[in-house]
Amino acid sequence: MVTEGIRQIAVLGGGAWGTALANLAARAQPSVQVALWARNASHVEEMSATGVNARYLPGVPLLSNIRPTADLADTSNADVILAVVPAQTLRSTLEALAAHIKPGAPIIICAKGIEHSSGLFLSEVAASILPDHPPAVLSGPSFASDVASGLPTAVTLAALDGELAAELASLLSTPWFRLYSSTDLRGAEIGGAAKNVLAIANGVAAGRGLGASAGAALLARGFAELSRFGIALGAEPKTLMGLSGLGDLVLTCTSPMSRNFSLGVSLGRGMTLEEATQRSGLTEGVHTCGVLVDLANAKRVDMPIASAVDAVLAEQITIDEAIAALMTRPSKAEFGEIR
Ligand SMILES: NC(=O)C1=CN([C@@H]2O[C@H](COP(=O)(O)OP(=O)(O)OC[C@H]3O[C@@H](n4cnc5c(N)ncnc54)[C@H](OP(=O)(O)O)[C@@H]3O)[C@@H](O)[C@H]2O)C=CC1
Ligand SMILES: O=C(CO)COP(=O)(O)O
Repeated sequence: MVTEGIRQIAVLGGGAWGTALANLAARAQPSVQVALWARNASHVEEMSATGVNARYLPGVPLLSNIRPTADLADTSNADVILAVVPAQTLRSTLEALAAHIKPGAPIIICAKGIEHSSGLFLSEVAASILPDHPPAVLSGPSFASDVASGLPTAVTLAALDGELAAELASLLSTPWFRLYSSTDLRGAEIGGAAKNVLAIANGVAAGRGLGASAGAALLARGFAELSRFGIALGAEPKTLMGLSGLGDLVLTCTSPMSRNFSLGVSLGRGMTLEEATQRSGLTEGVHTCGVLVDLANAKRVDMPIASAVDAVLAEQITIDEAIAALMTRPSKAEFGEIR
């Protein structure tokens, strides 16, 4: 039992999701110390002095068994690591962690994306840097502020070793946060990465005033291309239909609380990408879009919606041209192209 008798959990990332998960772990395991690592020392001092992460998760007191720190050496006793930094910064964070991590400690990846410099999935990034630490993925419909407020949801916790996945799921389980275990690591991380790109498209449609019918059609066709991509990359179809796939896609494509959806809304209303990013904050879909489309092209998977988002973000086509192109593609059987 990897998690038996655990004394410390480390959460890497002092943003909204890292803080919500630190509180969740601290509540699920009241006798365990939770180290909440953030890179910025003044931010950590602020959290330690006030007992709240006012920059990213205001109004949510940190539980008393959480210790904010800016020093990765303070995580060296952690039996389990939750990696909750932005996807494109996972590599540098884990490289810095390597000198401190306890032997064998599993790493639960809670970020959502694909590394654009390498085309690697985040579990592959983790395995390449820390090969002796089993990677796991936590993914599903879960806004940080919902989870931090005790609103109920359910997510997937995947690891190649089913026993480890089940242990980690029970470690973080609370009455309002239900974790289902899975051994489909790739499937769980694909949903979280792809849905952010598709949510930008749904946001654009909403911002352009295209109506609820268009939103539902985009969601369904977005799921079709997420599924094609996932299956081509080794995901199990049932995972894609589950919490980390369809579940998170529906949440992110329909809620103005999603940063990716809201970025799309701003773009649809005519803002520039820079203006929209300033308004929405961290939008993982923007950073993953290009590499997602490259991977799809390499596998000959048709992803017209993701490709349209990519072309719009790169200013190769306008939003109206993208909509027209999607609507005038040659007619075909609805499911004919699913492999
Ligand atoms: N928010 C949510 O509801 C959910 C988020 N996620 C995922 O969690 C991940 C983190 O998102 P979230 O917590 O919302 O992000 P936030 O925007 O709330 O916070 C980002 C955090 O990352 C830190 N950071 C930025 N660059 C680096 C770096 N180079 N090294 C280390 N830390 C860095 C920031 O620190 P600084 O202040 O110093 O810049 C900040 O603490 C994303 O992949 C997201 O998709 C998943 C599920 C839900
Ligand atoms: O992943 C999320 C909810 O499950 C959060 O989505 P956003 O990053 O778009 O806000």
